[in-house]
Amino acid sequence: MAPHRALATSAEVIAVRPGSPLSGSVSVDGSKNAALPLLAAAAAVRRTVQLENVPASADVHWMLTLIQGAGWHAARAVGRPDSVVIMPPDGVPAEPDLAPAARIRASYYLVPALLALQGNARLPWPGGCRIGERGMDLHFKVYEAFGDRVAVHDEGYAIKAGRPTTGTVSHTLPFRSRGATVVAVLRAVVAGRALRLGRPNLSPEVLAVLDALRSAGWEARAGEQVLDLSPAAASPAEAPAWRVPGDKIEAGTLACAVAATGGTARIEGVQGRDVVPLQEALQRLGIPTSVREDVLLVDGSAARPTGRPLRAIATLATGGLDADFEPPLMALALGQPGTHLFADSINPGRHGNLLPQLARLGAKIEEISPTECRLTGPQRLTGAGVEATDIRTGSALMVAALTARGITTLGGVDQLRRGHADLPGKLLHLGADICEVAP
Ligand SMILES: CC(=O)N[C@H]1[C@@H](OP(=O)(O)OP(=O)(O)OC[C@H]2O[C@@H](n3ccc(=O)[nH]c3=O)[C@H](O)[C@@H]2O)O[C@H](CO)[C@@H](O)[C@@H]1O
Ligand SMILES: C=C(OP(=O)(O)O)C(=O)O
Repeated sequence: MAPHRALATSAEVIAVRPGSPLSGSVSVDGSKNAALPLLAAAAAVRRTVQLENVPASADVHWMLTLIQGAGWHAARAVGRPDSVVIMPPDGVPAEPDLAPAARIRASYYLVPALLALQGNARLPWPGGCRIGERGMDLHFKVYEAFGDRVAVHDEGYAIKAGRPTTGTVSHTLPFRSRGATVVAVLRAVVAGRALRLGRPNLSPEVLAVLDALRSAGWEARAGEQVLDLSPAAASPAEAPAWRVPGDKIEAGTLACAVAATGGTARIEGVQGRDVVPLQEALQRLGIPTSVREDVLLVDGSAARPTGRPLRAIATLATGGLDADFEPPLMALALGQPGTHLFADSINPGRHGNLLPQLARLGAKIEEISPTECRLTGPQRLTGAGVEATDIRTGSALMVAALTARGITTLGGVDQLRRGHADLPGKLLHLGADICEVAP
């Protein structure tokens, strides 16, 4: 497949015009939200680990910068920018630079590796998308279950490792937090202890970490009620090599874009099981999709709008709709007959970011509450100036802009790049009319 054209990497504002239906083939990059915990897991296993399919998104860049600032060696292979090697530190760095932790939400994944390296972790509060209050209280309970001490202050938090001890750590999460599940697993890894975690998050991103740890000598059984992890009798001699799964959210966003334009495309590089909830939503709207091996086929040209209501409710439940699928689905649903309901109580500020921007394009969306809304389609959108204030607001606005009459200018493209190396370039490759707007 020909490489897709890229917009200038510095483009801050892009212009999008509606055009022909999107068509062709495109490959997704590795998932940012899977790469981040896998990089932290590589640091936690304290061996040289090779990771493939690592996306060149800004958040991944900051995670690598953080890992290096903390003392690990990280190198991208020459001529293979998606291949990264993480090597253990030579010793405890005299002055670790942990400031980049404030730039990304997922910096909290590095805490277990830091505890193993230096006995404590003092980090600024995590950053990431500004999509409402996002706590870490479940993480702190996990550390306490391991005997660690937790202190919080205005600027950040500090964890001090408890005395090393043995035996299984049993802990149950009050809800299925992905972040708390991963830190529980990595805390057990660095402690060399078995873990029995109740009510785990079993999203594909967590399962990717468990798969990776199995290849590094851990036994993991992930059940709906309990996740069991234990060190294997012997760990494999060869260096682990892990592959970041293809980005299900990038695939879902591209699928929504293709469907919104009535196009037909092959979206390659994503595991079919990871996009099932997205496929179910498209099917409900009457848009045919299918999965063959690692290819998602979307046939918007054969769509038979059903008029049935879509209920896109973000959930942490196993097999449910990942919150990050919801914004591009909302953009797609604006063009589909029926009255559709959307809810994201996991990221309570996301609708507050997205809805006003969609309104600038003329969308009429009824806010039922700060996290729930309803819209009736099809609606005719009109191009306007809009701003991406978080990653998925940016991608949803791109989908909406592809069907809006006239020109839409999208600012805040750096937000998009936090989660995707080049989403506009992929849409360009499928024939979208997108160009950079000179500053
Ligand atoms: C880097 C990354 O992978 N981010 C994803 C991760 O976010 P995030 O890391 O926020 O996901 P979690 O599943 O851990 O948290 C979900 C919700 O629970 C809250 N919570 C979590 C832990 C805690 O100790 N206390 C607490 O209140 C969070 O603030 C959030 O509102 O999952 C979200 C839901 O699928 C996605 O939208 C994000 O893209
Ligand atoms: C919310 C997201 O990321 P983060 O949790 O890193 O802010 C996202 O990927 O859309």
